[in-house]
Amino acid sequence: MTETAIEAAALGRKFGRHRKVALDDCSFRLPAGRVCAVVGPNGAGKSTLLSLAAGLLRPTDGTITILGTTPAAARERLAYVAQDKPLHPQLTVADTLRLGRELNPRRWDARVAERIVAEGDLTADAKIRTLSGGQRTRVALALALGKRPELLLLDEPMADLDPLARHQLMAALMADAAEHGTTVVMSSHVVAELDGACDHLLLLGAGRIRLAGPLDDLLAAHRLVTGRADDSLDPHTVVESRTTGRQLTALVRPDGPLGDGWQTTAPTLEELVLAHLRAPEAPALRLDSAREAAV
Ligand SMILES: Nc1ncnc2c1ncn2[C@@H]1O[C@H](COP(=O)(O)OP(=O)(O)OP(=O)(O)O)[C@@H](O)[C@H]1O
Repeated sequence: MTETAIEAAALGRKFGRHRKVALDDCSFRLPAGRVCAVVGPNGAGKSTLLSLAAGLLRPTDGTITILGTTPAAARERLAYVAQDKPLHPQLTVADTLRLGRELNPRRWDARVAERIVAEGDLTADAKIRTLSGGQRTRVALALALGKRPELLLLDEPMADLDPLARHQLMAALMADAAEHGTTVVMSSHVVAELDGACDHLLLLGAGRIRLAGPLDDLLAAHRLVTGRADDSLDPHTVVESRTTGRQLTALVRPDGPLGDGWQTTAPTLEELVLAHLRAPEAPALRLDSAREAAV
């Protein structure tokens, strides 16, 4: 198995006659076997990045290497579930899984595909067009996992699932990925559902990387601090700060010990992400290479 699942070097994608920039100068490395969350505001470039990784789009700048090769050459070894979950509406659930097996004769894992469908109480002879959005998601995930991919790319996979189905499918996905060492890259707006599931983070904003690296390292590089509004936070990097009366609360990247006047706690994933979303101008931080590198 390849050590690096995705390597992007100065990756960029522009669209249309006006060369609208969707992704710009993105460099990061995702080691194999990780579960990576891709987060960022609407239009940040998350779907564009996943489509480039899946080989459905070509870069207009830079390169993206998947499982040590090009996305096209890695196609058999990856599975991609797009935001709109395209499936054949006229096929039944059973036909859809049969097609999955025929298209992936060497790798198809019928057991996992059938289990995911069965857990959703879906009848095998139901036509795809009669299924709800959430039921279709389940079939799309069954198809993707049945392919037994080394890299699973999921674009907002849980968006139309009810909370119970979301919880159950997420657990099934994580258990399967852990059992097989699958690399999972999953975009989502629901940061709470990523907590505990992901061990790597990619935060995009306006087409650029804002945070990239192992989640524990990114969390450890930040502190939530509270103190007096007139105390200085120099020389630390302040990602975001808010003042209520005389009290200041801030997310900082400490540069050495914080002074005695500051109460500090470790941020949660949600606090880390929200602070960066509220402060789009905060400097980026990449901790995904051997050496720490600011981007
Ligand atoms: N086919 C396209 N043609 C033109 N512009 C596009 C195309 N696809 C994406 N874009 C633009 O690229 C930018 C990034 O879009 P993308 O869909 O990757 O964002 P996203 O982070 O997935 O957003 P969301 O959270 O809303 O799904 C947006 O400004 C979008 O308008």
